[in-house]
Amino acid sequence: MNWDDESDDRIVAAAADGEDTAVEAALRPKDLGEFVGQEKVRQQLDLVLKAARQRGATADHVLLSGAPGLGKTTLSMIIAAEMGAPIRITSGPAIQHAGDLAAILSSLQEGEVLFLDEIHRMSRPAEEMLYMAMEDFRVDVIVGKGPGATAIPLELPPFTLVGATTRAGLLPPPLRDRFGFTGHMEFYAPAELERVVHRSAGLLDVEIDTAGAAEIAGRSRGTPRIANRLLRRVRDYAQVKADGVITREVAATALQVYEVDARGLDRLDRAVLEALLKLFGGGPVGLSTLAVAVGEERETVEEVAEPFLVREGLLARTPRGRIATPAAWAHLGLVPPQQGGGGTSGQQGLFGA
Ligand SMILES: Nc1ncnc2c1ncn2[C@@H]1O[C@H](COP(=O)(O)OP(=O)(O)OP(=O)(O)O)[C@@H](O)[C@H]1O
Repeated sequence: MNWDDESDDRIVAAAADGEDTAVEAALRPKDLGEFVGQEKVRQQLDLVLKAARQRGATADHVLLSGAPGLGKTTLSMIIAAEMGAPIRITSGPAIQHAGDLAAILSSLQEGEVLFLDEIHRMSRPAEEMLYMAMEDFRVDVIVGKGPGATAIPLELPPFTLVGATTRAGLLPPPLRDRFGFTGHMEFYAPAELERVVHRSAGLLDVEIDTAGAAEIAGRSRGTPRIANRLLRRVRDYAQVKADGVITREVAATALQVYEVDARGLDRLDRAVLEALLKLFGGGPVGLSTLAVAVGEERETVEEVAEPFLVREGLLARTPRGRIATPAAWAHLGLVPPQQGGGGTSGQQGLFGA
């Protein structure tokens, strides 16, 4: 299986796949009240937007940073809705020339929200044009080439730029400084994801009990997009194999079918952990050796599997190589060699609690 494009294959991928895109529109919270969690960002944004509304002004530019699937697009739509403004959605990779950006900026209406996803992936010239547009609501359109080229200034209506990035650290400081408000989106707590699951189940018209929602939430890697995707797969299972109602047992059995374990690890994550524990006694082992052992590319192990394993405190990256933590041994039901001698005994169900 090719894991390189995360979104293609993994049920626990944080990036959107084709089916997500279609369903997500229906599941998006429409206002700040419906938006679950992210209390700090929500409160701060609420103030920014209320104040702008009271002044009858366009809201300040907003930068949202955080991992994929945490609700940056959703929040940008909510900002537009709260301001009663239309929204235009585009992304950094789609703006490769300054002219692309000039065309978008010059067609904005007054007060419009421009959502620029993956803003860190814009081209340099476009980025420089954006500086002036954000600060002075003006761009210089260059006409002609070489010594005869002239800059024609173009006034823009006031607008709100909402930039989204997974890598705030990659933004050049002049761009970062031009945002009036920066909100950092955190991974969601299980109780918050439970609320997301309940809300989505209601919208999808699926019956689910509290324990069923908790089971899905616990396997969703802190990410609402994954919670919604797992819910849809569990709904399929409940419909085909059970009476349509999602209970803890139905959710756990369904997700076992999809190889998502109690902590949200999938087959690749577990293969990496198992190799680290069973073949290398918990490490330290070099990344390349570990990748060969699981039959994957180095980059796949490093970029696709490891970030979540590190975040979960199951694996650590050290200068001497990768090492497993005591929690990794416990999660796979294995005994560390120093304590138990065998290292691979006592394996229990990987899908257990
Ligand atoms: N706080 C939330 N409450 C309820 N649902 C949410 C919340 N955040 C996100 N979702 C749901 O998760 C899905 C993904 O959210 P969204 O597209 O906004 O994420 P994103 O951060 O923009 O992802 P990407 O960076 O990949 O574009 C949507 O279906 C949305 O409804």
